[in-house]
Amino acid sequence: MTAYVLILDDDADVATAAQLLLRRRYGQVATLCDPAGLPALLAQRVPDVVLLDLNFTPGCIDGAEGLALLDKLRAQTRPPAVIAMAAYADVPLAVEALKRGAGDFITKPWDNARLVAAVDQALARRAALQGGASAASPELMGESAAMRELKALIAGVAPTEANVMVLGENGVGKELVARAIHAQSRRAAGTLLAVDMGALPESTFESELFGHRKGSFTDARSDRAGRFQAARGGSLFLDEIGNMPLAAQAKLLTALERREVTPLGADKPEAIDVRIVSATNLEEARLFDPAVFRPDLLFRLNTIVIRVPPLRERREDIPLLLSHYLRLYELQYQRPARNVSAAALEALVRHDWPGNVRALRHACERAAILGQGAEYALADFALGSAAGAATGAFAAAAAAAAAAPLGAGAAVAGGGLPSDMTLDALEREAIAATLAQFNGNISHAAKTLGISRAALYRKLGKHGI
Ligand SMILES: Nc1ncnc2c1ncn2[C@@H]1O[C@H](COP(=O)(O)OP(=O)(O)OP(=O)(O)O)[C@@H](O)[C@H]1O
Repeated sequence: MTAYVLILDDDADVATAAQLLLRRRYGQVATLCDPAGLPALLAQRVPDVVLLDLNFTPGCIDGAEGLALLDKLRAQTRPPAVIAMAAYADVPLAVEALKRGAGDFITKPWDNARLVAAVDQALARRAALQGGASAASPELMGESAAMRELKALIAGVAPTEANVMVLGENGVGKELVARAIHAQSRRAAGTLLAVDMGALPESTFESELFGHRKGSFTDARSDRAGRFQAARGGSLFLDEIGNMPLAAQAKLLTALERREVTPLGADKPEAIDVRIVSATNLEEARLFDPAVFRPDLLFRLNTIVIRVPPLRERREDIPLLLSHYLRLYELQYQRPARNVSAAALEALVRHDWPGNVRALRHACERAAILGQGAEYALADFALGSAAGAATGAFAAAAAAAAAAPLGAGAAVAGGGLPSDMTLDALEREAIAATLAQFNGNISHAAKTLGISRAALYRKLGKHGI
């Protein structure tokens, strides 16, 4: 789901922690530590959701400053959903914030699952109030016959309680399909919690999914709800299900068969009330191989199978996606709005997009930053080899640095790399190039980079890739 989230908190560490957590999920997450910058930010674009610290001045706990900011946000023509945050669990202040129009209230330090659930719910409520998807999140764009068929299938399946398995290549939009199913289901008022099953370490699998009781293992300092409990009344999106080890598959199967889970250290099971939508990019021949995936678990998960076609099988959608994502990044990077030249458009439509919509989105980001002409040219999109993608991304980083307000211009060193490129930027480029090399395949990219899948996902979140 793409959405524009703003974190308004005077503590830069807190703001960054929330940004890292939320960026991978929602795409555009800004932070603002000084409320004086709020009017300028709102003048540019009003966020979909604002996480608002109620106590700005250190030592101040009456929340007056935060409540005044809340009023300001609520006065916008299309006000954002506001989730109030306070470092002290202060019930009267929470009540006051809710009375003044905040949609929810969170105490710091927050529980990650609870924070994500609160943002999801705020977005769902806002979309419902606006009579559809939020402006920043057009959800599953495309008018090709294949996309119309897909949307009709989603509309038919969503209101049922059937478990759905979404199949498709990397970056085709499987998560968007899962979100559309949830949004159109009877559970829409509840949470959709996404869990990357491939990135869950085996050692914490049960604790993450089923929860734990305080003291059940060394680091269990308090009771913690698992994802199954956190998504109660809503849907659980089990992503990358094809990458689960067989032992974990057995545990998941038991939970689904019994419709209950037992938190680690608990003596009684808890009933589960979630609808399961799962996804994998595994080819069907591999998915049906019992050595890879348990047939009994497959049977539980794939009551309905939805196949999302790759972009090369619905080329008619490419112009629409290009124009949507170019506009989005022109806005984000404050670049002029431009059209794609006729020759470039023809080549982009002919391109096979092995990384599907995600790759197209990245290419648009690069073009929006790099494009210097009156129209976008094919070269701006830096399609082609991994090396080409890396060169393009380096150039994009250099151009972004040059365009940044404080950028003194990124000088390019003799070796072709910008001389002022930080280690952080180099890491981002290495990851982007490796992902491009493997068409977005996380497992292969992680292996080549010599890190775990979980670590790669953390780095993707950190770099906003
Ligand atoms: N039909 C679409 N309309 C608009 N954006 C889309 C569409 N399909 C995918 N995207 C965008 O492409 C990116 C990848 O989509 P998504 O994460 O849903 O793909 P995925 O199939 O789940 O990928 P992976 O298998 O790699 O996890 C996201 O930024 C998403 O917003």
